[in-house]
Amino acid sequence: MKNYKLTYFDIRGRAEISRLLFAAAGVQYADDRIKREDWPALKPKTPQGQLPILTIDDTATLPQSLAIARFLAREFGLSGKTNLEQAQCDVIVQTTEDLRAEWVKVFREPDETKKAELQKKLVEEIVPKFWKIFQDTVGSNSSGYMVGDGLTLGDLAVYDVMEIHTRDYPDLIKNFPQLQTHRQKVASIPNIKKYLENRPVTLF
Ligand SMILES: N[C@@H](CCC(=O)N[C@@H](CS)C(=O)NCC(=O)O)C(=O)O
Repeated sequence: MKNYKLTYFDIRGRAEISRLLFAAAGVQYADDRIKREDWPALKPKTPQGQLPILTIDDTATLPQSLAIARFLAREFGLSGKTNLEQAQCDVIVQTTEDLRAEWVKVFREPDETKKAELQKKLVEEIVPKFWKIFQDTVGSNSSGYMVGDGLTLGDLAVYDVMEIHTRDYPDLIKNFPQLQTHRQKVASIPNIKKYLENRPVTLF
């Protein structure tokens, strides 16, 4: 068994997809949540000056959240069973990243008026557009999962990227019943349920 350490800030953010993968696989790891004030000293020691990073057996360190997630998904048999399923997972993961980028744009906007406009567009247009893509994907698969006949990185990526908006705009999901069913399916997998019940509560 490899020794994994996932280092990130004390938020879900870009590390949560990997935490969900560890949880789903039931694999132990060090969930290293650093304090903001410790970041300047650590930053120059990381491969790309950003978090998250994954350290494996104290010998290799991977940056880039989605490279980490894909690596872990392959390690744990959650990356899709065939080359095509893996590509379908990649499509979903990349789409979740596009949605995250839209959210980050709003989050980083310094002008309050512009921020409010962007926020409105995000909730009324952008999030529903992406959720429809996710719903169409799961709706076209009789297994109830995003890809193939079992849980993959694709399901966890969608679950993760939807968390902020389902929390902040709880009515939105009512228009996406199949996506709601998918969320419940993922959240009720015993290992994931246990993780969700016990994880640190953070804003993002
Ligand atoms: N593409 C990178 C982006 C990583 C990133 O933006 N990390 C932020 C936190 S979410 C960070 O390390 N910020 C501190 C800094 O850049 O000094 C990934 O997906 O891992």
